[in-house]
Amino acid sequence: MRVVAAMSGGVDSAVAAARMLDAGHDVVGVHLALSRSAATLRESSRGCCTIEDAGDARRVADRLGIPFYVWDMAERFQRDVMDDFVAEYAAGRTPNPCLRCNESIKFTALLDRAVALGFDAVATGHYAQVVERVGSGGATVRELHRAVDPDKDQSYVLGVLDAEQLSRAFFPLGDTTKPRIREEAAARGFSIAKKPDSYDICFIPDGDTRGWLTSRLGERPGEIVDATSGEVVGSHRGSYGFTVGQRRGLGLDRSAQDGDPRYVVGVDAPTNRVLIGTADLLGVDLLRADHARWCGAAPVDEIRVGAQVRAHGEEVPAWARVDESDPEVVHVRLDSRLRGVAPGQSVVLYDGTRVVGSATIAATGLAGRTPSGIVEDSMTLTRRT
Ligand SMILES: Nc1ncnc2c1ncn2[C@@H]1O[C@H](COP(=O)(O)OP(=O)(O)OP(=O)(O)O)[C@@H](O)[C@H]1O
Repeated sequence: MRVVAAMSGGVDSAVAAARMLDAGHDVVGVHLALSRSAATLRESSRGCCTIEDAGDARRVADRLGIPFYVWDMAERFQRDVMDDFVAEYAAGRTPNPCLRCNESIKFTALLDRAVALGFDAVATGHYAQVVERVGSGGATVRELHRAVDPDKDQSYVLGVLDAEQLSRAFFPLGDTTKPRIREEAAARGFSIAKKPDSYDICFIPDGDTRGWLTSRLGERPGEIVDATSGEVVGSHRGSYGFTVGQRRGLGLDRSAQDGDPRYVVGVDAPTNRVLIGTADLLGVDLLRADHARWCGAAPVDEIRVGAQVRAHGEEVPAWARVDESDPEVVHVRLDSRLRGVAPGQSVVLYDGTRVVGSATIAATGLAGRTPSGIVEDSMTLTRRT
């Protein structure tokens, strides 16, 4: 097959490209230029996509003897990932930009361009497995499964891929643990074998998400309100800087409290209010999620799944069903309560190790506390006592 190996300049994608070559594919290395910001491009920066990263990717491609190109997707990344990230926080939600990037950049923009140029597939260094199975009609079906290395498993951020995208995706590292990949990189003579893992959000290299959002959205002073009493208990400089479950950074006067820690239990963007409450207000077991994506056909009946709401979060047994009137909406009933679930987070649904699909959480609630079993909206969650 003719395959584009997406090369970030890191260890994982270097080994992924090498393994595709070993498997006999015709491989071309492509590094995506995703940023034009000086802070992100700086060599000393620890985000992805520095000039040094592009150089590292090129050196690996040279060593492998494969052609190498840099494709500029900065404008699309700005629009679909960074602007979306800002808009989501401004609306009081907590997005996962890696999912958006996989959905819009790596497995749409990159894949589409690769296919238009005559390639068959894209290979990345994500830790996940694609399993081929013969379907009921005799056709080959490709399924997305968790990686064997639970510490590195990235199936969560790939949960947005549909069957068509999966049919053109290769994840050659899914059967190996990270320490072994580093050993393999060293054995292959890659200079980047000991390069530190990229972490968190690549376009916020210093990890200061609130500061980064403030530089885009400006300060927007507002009130911190006790969700149970409705009393104003403090102030903030922008509700976009808070997320459900957060404890730090509230700046509350401890002497005015009863000793129980307070958490953010809601962010009400229209009124710019941050709602706080005690830990017992954080547990939820109902999710309503939209933007549903299925790795195959959408389920017809209520299905038994494992639900995961953050990249390295626990998986909770649950029931999931597609909304009767809106196929983009999924209702999830968790067997046990999860704490600190924010609207905007993705819920990825698993059947064993297989990814069934994903959706973006729009609202959360508690079973038995709602009039009709219908999920409460995110703000009533904070007033349910
Ligand atoms: N700028 C980029 N250009 C091309 N491919 C990229 C780029 N950034 C990420 N990728 C691809 O997406 C995969 C997952 O990205 P992620 O940011 O999670 O990197 P990672 O797990 O640290 O991997 P790596 O060690 O390859 O950087 C990478 O392995 C690579 O195939």
